[in-house]
Amino acid sequence: MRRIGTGDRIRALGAMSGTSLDGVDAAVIETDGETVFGFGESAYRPYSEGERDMLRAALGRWEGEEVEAAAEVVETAHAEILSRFEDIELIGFHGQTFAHDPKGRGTHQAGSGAILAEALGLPVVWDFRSSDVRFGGEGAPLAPFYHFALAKFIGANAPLAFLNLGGVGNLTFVDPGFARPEAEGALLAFDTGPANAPINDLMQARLGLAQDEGGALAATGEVAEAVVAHFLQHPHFFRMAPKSLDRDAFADLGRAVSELSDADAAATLTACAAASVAAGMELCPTPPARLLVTGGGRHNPVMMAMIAAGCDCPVAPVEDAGLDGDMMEAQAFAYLAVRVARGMPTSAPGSTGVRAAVGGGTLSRPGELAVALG
Ligand SMILES: Nc1ncnc2c1ncn2[C@@H]1O[C@H](COP(=O)(O)OP(=O)(O)OP(=O)(O)O)[C@@H](O)[C@H]1O
Ligand SMILES: CC(=O)N[C@H]1[C@@H]2OC[C@@H](O2)[C@@H](O)[C@@H]1O[C@H](C)C(=O)O
Repeated sequence: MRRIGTGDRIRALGAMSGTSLDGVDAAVIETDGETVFGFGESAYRPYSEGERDMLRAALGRWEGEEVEAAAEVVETAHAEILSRFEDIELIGFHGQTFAHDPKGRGTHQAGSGAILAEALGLPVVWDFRSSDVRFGGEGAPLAPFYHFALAKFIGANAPLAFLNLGGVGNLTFVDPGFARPEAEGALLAFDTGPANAPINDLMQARLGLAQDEGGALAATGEVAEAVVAHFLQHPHFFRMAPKSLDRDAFADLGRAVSELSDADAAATLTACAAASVAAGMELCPTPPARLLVTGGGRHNPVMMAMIAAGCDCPVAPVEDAGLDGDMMEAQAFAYLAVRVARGMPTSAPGSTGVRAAVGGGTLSRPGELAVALG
């Protein structure tokens, strides 16, 4: 791989397999790890039902047969989708989080970047979160440095916020007036709370469906306000930012709606996701000019309307700013991979609570695994 300097347009490919367990997103961006110059092709590879069951079986586990089998599913799916791209110089591979306990056992993303480097014949940056956790950080969210670059890309001249509605929600406050993302005050980021994961789990358990398409079920239900009020008493909402969450940190929420009808349960879980965003907006150091929403939840009009009702600023999908909300996280790991290759930081006290700006990620080159095993 060539040495990367400021102004070099590297075609980097990023891949993300998120907490909602729907599939793998992959996207190309052109960047030097500082500036985003442009975007390239993208692709999506859904997990089959059988694969998803294997991933679900590994949730909350750190090791063992289930995790090993699931890691193989992750590697195979990634090798398949990533091999479709051409003229790639570097890959950023997030892997699949099964367990996240930054103040305890750590964080673990399944899937080996070394195996992928071998399979694809390309350098792969992976294990993005461990070193942040080692230095006292939450290990998540990591997209904020990319959000900072995007704020510059879209020419923002006032503080704004990005909200990702994946399985879990995360929010990044960006002040584009700063030159670098690691500058104190440039970023404040944190996980807002559960977003789509509890809704998906409900739909799966009660109706055998993967998601509440278009929020159609929630739209016909009534919100159980007492459940939402109780939900907001969770310790997460009393913690300072930065803070992060395990996918199943709110497992009780499923039980809290167990007596409700399908529609009321869907409406209530959707309202909980929106209430966590409203609580998160209160943590922004200054009111952002707008809230740009990325991730699958922006396709749910019921969730979007509830979020807009709880915010004091305009709320819009990132497409309004010319960005791609389905691929932003995959792009983020392409961006972060280039930063890792350049030895630049990928998180800072404002984004993960890490003690000082730190670069996360391991770079594996093709051939290394053969040498290690030989
Ligand atoms: N048309 C839709 N209607 C309702 N919900 C949708 C729709 N499209 C996507 N979603 C929700 O968004 C989820 C996928 O979101 P996304 O791909 O952003 O999550 P992820 O990347 O897996 O999660 P994370 O950001 O937590 O890692 C789906 O599982 C579903 O719950
Ligand atoms: C530990 C982990 O995988 N966290 C994910 C998860 O999914 C959303 C939210 O929780 C966020 O903190 C993070 O992903 C995004 C891509 C991030 O690191 O920015």
